Amino acid sequence: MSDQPILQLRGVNKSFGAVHVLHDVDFAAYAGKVTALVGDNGAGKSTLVKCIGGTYTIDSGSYEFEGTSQHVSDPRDAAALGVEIVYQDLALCENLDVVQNMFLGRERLRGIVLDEESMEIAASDTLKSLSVRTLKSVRQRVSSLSGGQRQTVAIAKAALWKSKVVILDEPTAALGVAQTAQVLELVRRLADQGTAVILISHNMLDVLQVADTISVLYLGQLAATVNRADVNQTQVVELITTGRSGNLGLQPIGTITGASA
Ligand SMILES: Nc1ncnc2c1ncn2[C@@H]1O[C@H](COP(=O)(O)OP(=O)(O)OP(=O)(O)O)[C@@H](O)[C@H]1O
Repeated sequence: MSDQPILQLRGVNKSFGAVHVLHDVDFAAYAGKVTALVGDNGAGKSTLVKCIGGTYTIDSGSYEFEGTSQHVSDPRDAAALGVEIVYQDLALCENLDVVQNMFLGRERLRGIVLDEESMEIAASDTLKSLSVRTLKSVRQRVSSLSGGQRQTVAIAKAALWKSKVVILDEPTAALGVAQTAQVLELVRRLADQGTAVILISHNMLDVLQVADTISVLYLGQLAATVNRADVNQTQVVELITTGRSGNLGLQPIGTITGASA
């Protein structure tokens, strides 16, 4: 695996009118790694992710993908690069089944009819490759699935489409203990397949369990990027709540520490 990030933002600023939300933010994601993006309410996580996903255009700074500078000003630009955001609402259609949801908008045709067989095989293969055992049938309607199963379908959809960077917005927020464990295992397997996973979460246990690297935003600035192995929960919470950690001996806000892949 490469030490070079697949996605690299440097010195990113974003304002809404007079409100300066992101201040010189550096952020990177690596193929095969889970990068957690954490921060208190209003720290700027959603804004940063929307800049990555093309919903917002950065005001200044650089956006590099696979080492090449990009101008991303539309979600289609990000999608063309292979960046997929799985939002909390999951954007699944209740009245369609798992296969139909995974292929929604990108259906396969055989002649002029839908190639149901090939789509079903591809969906099943993707779920198998991610060791998903929680779905009874890929022909189940989404309306009959649990929250964890729905999250699984949304993540598997990103895997099916070979997304290179998958951003997961609070994937376990609405889940119980067992389903949370299953979704975190899925997150890990997605990264193990070579995807760069960005995990937004307020749940420190989830973050510490699954992340390789943790980037902490504090009041729109990057407080630190740390390797999971170098920190404990207290230190991450301190970074989230104060923007610095005395225990880590980190420099003040804006410093990247130990962020090698
Ligand atoms: N469109 C906007 N116009 C003005 N201010 C905005 C806009 N979007 C976000 N902000 C402000 O930017 C700051 C960061 O918001 P953002 O939603 O990115 O934080 P967050 O870390 O995702 O928070 P949360 O964890 O609560 O979702 C907040 O102070 C918010 O009010």
